[in-house]
Amino acid sequence: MAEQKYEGADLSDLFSRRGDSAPTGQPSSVYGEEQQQRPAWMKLEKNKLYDKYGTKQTTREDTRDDRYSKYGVQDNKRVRREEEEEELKRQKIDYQTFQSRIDKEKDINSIVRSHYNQRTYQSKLQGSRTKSPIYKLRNFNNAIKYIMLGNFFPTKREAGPRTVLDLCCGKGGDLNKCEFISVDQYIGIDISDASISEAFSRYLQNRARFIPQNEESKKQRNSKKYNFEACFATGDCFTNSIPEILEPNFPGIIENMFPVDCVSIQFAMHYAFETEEKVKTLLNNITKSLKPGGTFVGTIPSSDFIKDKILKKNFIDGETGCKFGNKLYSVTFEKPPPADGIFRPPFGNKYVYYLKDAIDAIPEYVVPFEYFRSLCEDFGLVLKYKKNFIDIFNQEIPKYFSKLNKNLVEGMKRSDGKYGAEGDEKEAVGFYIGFVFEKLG
Ligand SMILES: C[S@@+](CC[C@H](N)C(=O)[O-])C[C@H]1O[C@@H](n2cnc3c(N)ncnc32)[C@H](O)[C@@H]1O
Repeated sequence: MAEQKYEGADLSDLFSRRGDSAPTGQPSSVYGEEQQQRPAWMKLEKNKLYDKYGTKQTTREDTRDDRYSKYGVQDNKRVRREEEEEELKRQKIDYQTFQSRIDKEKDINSIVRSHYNQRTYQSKLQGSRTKSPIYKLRNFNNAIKYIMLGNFFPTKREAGPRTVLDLCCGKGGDLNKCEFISVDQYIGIDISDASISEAFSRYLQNRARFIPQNEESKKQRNSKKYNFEACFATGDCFTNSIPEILEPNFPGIIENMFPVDCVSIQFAMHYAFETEEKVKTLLNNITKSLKPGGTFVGTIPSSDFIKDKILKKNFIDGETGCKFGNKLYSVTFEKPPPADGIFRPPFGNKYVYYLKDAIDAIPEYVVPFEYFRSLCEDFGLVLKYKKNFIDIFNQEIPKYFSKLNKNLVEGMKRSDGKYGAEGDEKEAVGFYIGFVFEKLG
């Protein structure tokens, strides 16, 4: 297919296997972008790569073979042996708090990759997770992700498998959640190769022996096992297109498994806000991967929370006014943030985030939510839901109490016997919001 052929043409049909119409709304950026005749994602050069996106309706039968579950299969025995050795080491120690050693002079990708690689190795040697100083906070955050995916994984509207694309999936911490919402197929991508390898071995250890073949047997899913197919790939989803990341390892995957029902990106999108190009590449990946009506579900630090801290001058470094937080977490700007709490331009507003025993002073970038929302509209994604973690928990937990794992619920018990976050933990989780966008179509 000659690329020049489509210059100046209406590209909307080429990019969509269902002929979904392009979003028509004008950009509503608070930063006053120029008027655009076409949605932003159609203007990106990289779109040409998406010509590969399939035109065939995927059916469950199409994807029955196991070729997408192959990542690292050869290494499986070695992974097991390493895990046995690590389990032995783990039994010998009580609990070691995580601290990474990284060269902070490197670019953000190298810092992030190196941090999460080290985190993956060290977490295996840390001892029982219940002894972590952020054990309750982790449970709280996991509960929020169960709620978000539980509420916003689209209900089944057509025959065929239901698929989640988990961008920046880390060590596969959301595999259980995908079983909880009964997905049929899962694709995980992360820039950290150690995390991807860990996610894959976690999947293999818990995979149901016989993955259900039809609707009838799917009703008998074994909830303690993963009854879905999964594949994992290492890649930078803020720089490369999804086909570029997946096709080399899984030829034909784009045609067979895409578009997907849900794209999930948890606790990671703030790394993309280093540059406009990264965010646009990410949004292009998301919108091109989703079915019309599909959902984009994520969790990020709240720009409203940051603004509130700035306006109230709620800093912990006195006159300098660059740092807020408490004993569990902190946010440190390189220079004093804007006094009105509005970051201009909306990209590259760096701060260093610290979370005890988890994130060791890694650079992140402010995600000005209103700007992000208007950008999403340009990419055909409309906002359905946005709430602070504390509000999500308070409003949704009654519905989820009986559905969630007992250890998870017990791991959120407060000193007053109620459930949820308190004290420093409450402020640390209140730093985040959950959001959902729906792909127009
Ligand atoms: C805080 S962890 C979250 C992991 C997982 N989503 C979860 O909720 O448990 C952030 C993850 O983003 C990944 N990440 C950061 N930048 C990335 C990029 N450009 N492409 C893919 N993954 C990236 C990191 O390697 C890390 O695993």
